[in-house]
Amino acid sequence: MTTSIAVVGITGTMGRLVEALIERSDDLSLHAGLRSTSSLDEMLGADVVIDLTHPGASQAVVEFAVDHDIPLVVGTSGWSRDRIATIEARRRAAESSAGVLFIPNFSVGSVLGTTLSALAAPYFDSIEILEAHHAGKIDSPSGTAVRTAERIGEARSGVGPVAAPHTDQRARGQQVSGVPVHSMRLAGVLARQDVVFGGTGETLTITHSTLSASSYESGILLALAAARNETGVVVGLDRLLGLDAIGPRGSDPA
Ligand SMILES: NC(=O)C1=CN([C@@H]2O[C@H](COP(=O)(O)OP(=O)(O)OC[C@H]3O[C@@H](n4cnc5c(N)ncnc54)[C@H](OP(=O)(O)O)[C@@H]3O)[C@@H](O)[C@H]2O)C=CC1
Ligand SMILES: O=C(O)C1=N[C@H](C(=O)O)C[C@H](O)C1
Repeated sequence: MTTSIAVVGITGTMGRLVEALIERSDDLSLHAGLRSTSSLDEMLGADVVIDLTHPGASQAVVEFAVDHDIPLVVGTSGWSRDRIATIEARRRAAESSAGVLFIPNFSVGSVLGTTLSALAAPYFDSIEILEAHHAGKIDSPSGTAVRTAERIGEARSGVGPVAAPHTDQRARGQQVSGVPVHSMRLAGVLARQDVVFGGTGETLTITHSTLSASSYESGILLALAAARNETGVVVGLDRLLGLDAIGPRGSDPA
């Protein structure tokens, strides 16, 4: 028996990628493909919903799936820890037990970069994130940068905040969990993140580059397979890969 998937955002770059993955899979089938003009009711009856829309549209999609107890994978960016906490509260109020998987980045290399950054974070007081994405990306900072900064902030809970001088100046970036994040939107780029650690007489840089959207495929398949078996809110592909056991980790809202 196949797992039927409702793809919300099916006309988008990521939605088309998921549709092609479903077509190639013997284990998955397409329940419905939703776009901006679709009724959210089209999600009803799906085994799993995957949301790949826009930060402004994702809230309604997530709330609908939670309220109807449908397992959900959220790939849309813009879901900070605080926003996810509101969904966890809603899920509890609705007594929904379905899995709600927030996956800021489906790429294994990216999530390893974030995990390694959390591992390094307690050892360097100076930390800044530079992220670059294609010029069509409408939100900044990226969801990946927000997640990385949050993991760094958690990892430093025992050693104190990042030392970031002159953050009142706009050119010093946006503060996320005390980490300055600098966003570039450039033609020719897909996605890239550099996490730069400054120490005594040395720097360490953890760089991840997305060269093709195919890097998301294995993570998407893993998340779709896991969604039916998980209960409640899960944040990050690292949890599904077992990487959360590595290094310091704070508490997610679940
Ligand atoms: N987690 C990850 O690894 C990755 C996440 N992303 C994120 O995924 C999201 C989608 O990216 P991308 O595919 O490039 O975006 P696109 O702009 O290409 O596609 C957006 C899609 O969302 C649909 N949409 C917009 N509003 C609504 C709505 N209210 N209800 C239903 N559907 C809606 C659009 O439909 P329509 O055609 O009708 O406008 C379109 O299908 C972004 O937030 C991006 O940051 C991207 C890459 C990797
Ligand atoms: O919009 C994108 O392209 C991407 N968005 C996600 C993000 O905001 O981190 C994931 C990836 O970086 C690509």
